[in-house]
Amino acid sequence: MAGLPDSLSGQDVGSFAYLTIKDRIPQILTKVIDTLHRHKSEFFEKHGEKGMEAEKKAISLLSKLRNELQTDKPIVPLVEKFVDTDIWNQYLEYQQSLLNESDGKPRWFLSPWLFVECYMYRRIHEAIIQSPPIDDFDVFKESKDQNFFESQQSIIALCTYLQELMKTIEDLEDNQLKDEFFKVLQISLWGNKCDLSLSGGDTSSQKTNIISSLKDLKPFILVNDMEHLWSLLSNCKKTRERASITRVDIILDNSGFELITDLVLADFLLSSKLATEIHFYGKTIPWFVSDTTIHDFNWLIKQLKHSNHKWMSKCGVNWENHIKMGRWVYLDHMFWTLPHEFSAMSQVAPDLHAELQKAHLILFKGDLNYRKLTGDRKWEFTIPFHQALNGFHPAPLCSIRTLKAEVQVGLQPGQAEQLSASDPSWMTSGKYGIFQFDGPL
Ligand SMILES: O=P(O)(O)OC[C@H]1O[C@](O)(CO)[C@@H](O)[C@@H]1O
Ligand SMILES: [Mn+2]
Repeated sequence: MAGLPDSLSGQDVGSFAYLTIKDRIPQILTKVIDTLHRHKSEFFEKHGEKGMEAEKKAISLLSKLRNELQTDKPIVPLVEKFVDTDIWNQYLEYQQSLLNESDGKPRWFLSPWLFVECYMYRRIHEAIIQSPPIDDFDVFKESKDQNFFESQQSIIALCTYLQELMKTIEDLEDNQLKDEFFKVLQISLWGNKCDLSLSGGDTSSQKTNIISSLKDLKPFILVNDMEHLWSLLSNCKKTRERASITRVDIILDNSGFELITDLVLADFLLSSKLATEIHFYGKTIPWFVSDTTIHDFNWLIKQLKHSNHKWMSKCGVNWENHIKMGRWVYLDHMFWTLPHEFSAMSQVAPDLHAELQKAHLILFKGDLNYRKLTGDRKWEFTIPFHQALNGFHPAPLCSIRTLKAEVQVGLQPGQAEQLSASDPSWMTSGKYGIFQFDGPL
């Protein structure tokens, strides 16, 4: 669309996008290949010779993909029929149409970073679904689970904290409730530090007690619209009729520790009566290494439920109950694993857009969601968030994200310049975070 800034892209040599395509993505592909190798005997035990052949096939497809990427070959259409194949290929054509030079073809280092990075994960999925009988293998499952196990101590601390809080939550004064709300929000924010794609798929678990760090981390919150979230939800609570609902939708990001922090937030929203219903959205296919699928979601709740730790298992039991009673609803939609920015949602996935419109508040977790909210463009730092959303306003919304990509809007004049001078990697280290709200106040 005319008038929008350029997309972040690997064309900008030395940029984070460039370095991601050059180094981080091939590293992730190599890890995926290695994971398949390591599961060879498991495939054999499960499927016999057919499993071994499938492993070979998937590896050869992935090696080809890595070669295409490293030699900056044109982006080729998807070939395997799947629910989203046509939409992906149409989007590829659209990208082609934007390059109006005569022989211009979308390529890894030329095209928008958001597009090629999403495409890479979609091609990994294609390699797997082209290799039955191992076509339901999640190449990232192992590292997601590892993140969960390595974060045990922090998870125990969070579950204990939540269960202690539950005991008194009904008696809290408004200002105390607000303090607790701000705490669980910040827990969910810093939970986003732990994704696995930023570390090239290496472990990135939470080993310290996040609750005791909140105060020290506060100065790293660059945009802090928590007050707006409180006004909105406490207002809903006050004005809500007996039988009516307040629905908060959470667009999930990473599994493992981050998912725990999101579920703690979701449980708090119900217990505090700030919300009566939570809808979670996850990914339909393995995505950006650590993103949550329905299998991860169910697996994690089961792990908690069967834990030996009293408060961990209490959380697991309660959360399973929320799901059974329909207070928590898990949904997925293929749109979340398409390359489109969210401003295209009403066109590309009108059903999802209509669904989100029913929420009182939508929380978008994580960096990738922020990139899709803002179109992953070279916006000026002081441009209002509302403007960068480019018409995407299904309901009041808030991005809860640590910065891991070179896009940030809605800052104060001079704020970005100051940060660049004091900490050159402020946009990509995951050290800084935002609560950025858009909606009527
Ligand atoms: O899990 P999150 O917070 O969406 O982060 C994923 C981020 O990590 C990266 O994959 C690093 O390349 C970014 O591209 C992406 O925005
Ligand atoms: Mn993620």
